[in-house]
Amino acid sequence: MVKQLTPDICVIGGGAAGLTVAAGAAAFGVPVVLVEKGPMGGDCLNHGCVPSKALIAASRHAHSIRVAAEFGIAAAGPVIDQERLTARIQSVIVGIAPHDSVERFTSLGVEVIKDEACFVDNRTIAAGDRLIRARRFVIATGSSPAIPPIPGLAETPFLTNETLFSLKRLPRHLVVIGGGPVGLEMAGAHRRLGVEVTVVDKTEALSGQDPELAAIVLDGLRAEGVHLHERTAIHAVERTERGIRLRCENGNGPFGIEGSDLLVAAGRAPVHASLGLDAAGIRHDPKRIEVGPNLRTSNRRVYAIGDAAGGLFTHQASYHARLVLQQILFRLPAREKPFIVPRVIFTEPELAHVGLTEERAREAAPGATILRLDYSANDRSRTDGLGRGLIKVVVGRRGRVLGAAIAGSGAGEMINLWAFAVANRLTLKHFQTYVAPYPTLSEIGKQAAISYYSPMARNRLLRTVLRFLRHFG
Ligand SMILES: Cc1cc2nc3c(=O)[nH]c(=O)nc-3n(C[C@H](O)[C@H](O)[C@H](O)COP(=O)(O)OP(=O)(O)OC[C@H]3O[C@@H](n4cnc5c(N)ncnc54)[C@H](O)[C@@H]3O)c2cc1C
Ligand SMILES: NC(=O)c1ccc[n+]([C@@H]2O[C@H](COP(=O)([O-])OP(=O)(O)OC[C@H]3O[C@@H](n4cnc5c(N)ncnc54)[C@H](O)[C@@H]3O)[C@@H](O)[C@H]2O)c1
Repeated sequence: MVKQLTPDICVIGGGAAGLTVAAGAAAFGVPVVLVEKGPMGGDCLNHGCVPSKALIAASRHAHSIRVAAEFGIAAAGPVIDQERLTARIQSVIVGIAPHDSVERFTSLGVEVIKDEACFVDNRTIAAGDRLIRARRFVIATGSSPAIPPIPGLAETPFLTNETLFSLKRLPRHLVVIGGGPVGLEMAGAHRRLGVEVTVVDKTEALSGQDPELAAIVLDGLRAEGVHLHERTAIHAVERTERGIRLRCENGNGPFGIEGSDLLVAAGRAPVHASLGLDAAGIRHDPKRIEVGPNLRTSNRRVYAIGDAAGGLFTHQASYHARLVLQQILFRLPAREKPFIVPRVIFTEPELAHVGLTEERAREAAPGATILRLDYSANDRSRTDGLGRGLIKVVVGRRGRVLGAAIAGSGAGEMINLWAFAVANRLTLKHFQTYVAPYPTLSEIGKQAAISYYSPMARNRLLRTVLRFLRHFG
């Protein structure tokens, strides 16, 4: 028999976005139903951030052993035990899973339904044997790997982020389609585990990032032995006896790439095909569900958030969730400010960014100053033997921090301070007045502030005042 539910809020999808809405609503005692068809925690926990960062952590250990001699430590080369490596990745997921589990959400007061949701009209969804008629709906159905229409790909075995982290053997030669965050994070990590790695991208790798900083990251990956083919078309993919073969072409003509395994990391596609969006009058296209700056869809009862609405990161999914809660629970207006959302690519070196880029600043903030600080000016970078690194800070009128971008070790941690500054409209004066512990990489912020205000030391009027004050003993 069909059971009818009438909560205030119905959330579809139990990933970062949906869980944040459900937990927030339940915390205020608002009746909320969460529908999730797969494992709780979504992509980030099960196939994304968590396993990829656990793999990167393992690769960092392998790399430390390899470079130990530079620090005067003799060590034999690393031996990779793939079974234990995979088991550790899975154990990290298992360790975090209770936080996102049905049990925890039920104890918070959320009614969790483990089934697939589909709109049947503009204010009702069906999920298994339930019909849910809610005051508001939040679509948080995420994204899945986009598979490019390359001839032969569908007939060739390939990996995606959904299968890579449970591999029982280490690839001999991993060929990666896509030089974006997924492709390059995985390329760098596998290379450090001793795998031969080739990345192919039809455009520039890391396109859309600050080109100067992207070049530092790509040079770092190449220096560790990642083969990178940019502006390269893939005409066909085929299975061979020893693995896979790609038929490619770039400015120098056609060529082939052979490898043992193929990873497709060519972008994401939103998961909304079977959601019945048309029945609910929700406008959408293959790339995203259409939303306004307040994340509301063309159906005023329905919001879409996270990757389903074109989001790119877990922290952006949680940010979307907060904006939607603000509107549904408190009836307060909310608007997404994309410029306060930082982005980090966890390659080595890392690439992090928040706010205006140097390029955007030329149009959006003419007259902005670009401060540049090299890691070599930072003592901690030297003690730890970090490679190349560069930070750029975009500074507007009266020293306002409009953006920052960092390529180098620890960039992902360092960007926190700049994200705080951008979101709170701070100026470099705030960086001058606080005391930064020595020696830390984050001191670079202070160094930036000093470099911004140092021309003041040559100010003639100020110098005259100082000369005058000296007369008073
Ligand atoms: C390899 C990789 C590494 C990443 N690393 C990072 C990182 O380091 N940092 C970062 O910020 N971001 C990272 N991301 C991006 C991040 O994973 C996503 O931005 C985030 O998971 C989006 O959360 P979401 O809740 O919108 O969607 P998801 O986590 O995808 O959750 C959507 C949920 O909806 C469910 N669902 C879908 N359709 C239905 C339906 N009809 N009925 C019921 N349930 C449904 C799905 O089963 C899923 O559980 C990474 C992504 C990948 C692929
Ligand atoms: N650290 C992080 O926050 C993190 C890490 C990984 C992924 N993510 C998120 O996951 C999402 C997916 O990342 P991604 O790297 O898969 O996607 P992406 O869209 O960022 O990059 C995909 C790359 O694949 C290339 N490509 C597409 N089709 C191709 C083809 N036919 N042949 C060759 N190259 C092709 C594109 O030119 C592009 O450079 C992004 O939104 C990203 O923000 C975030």
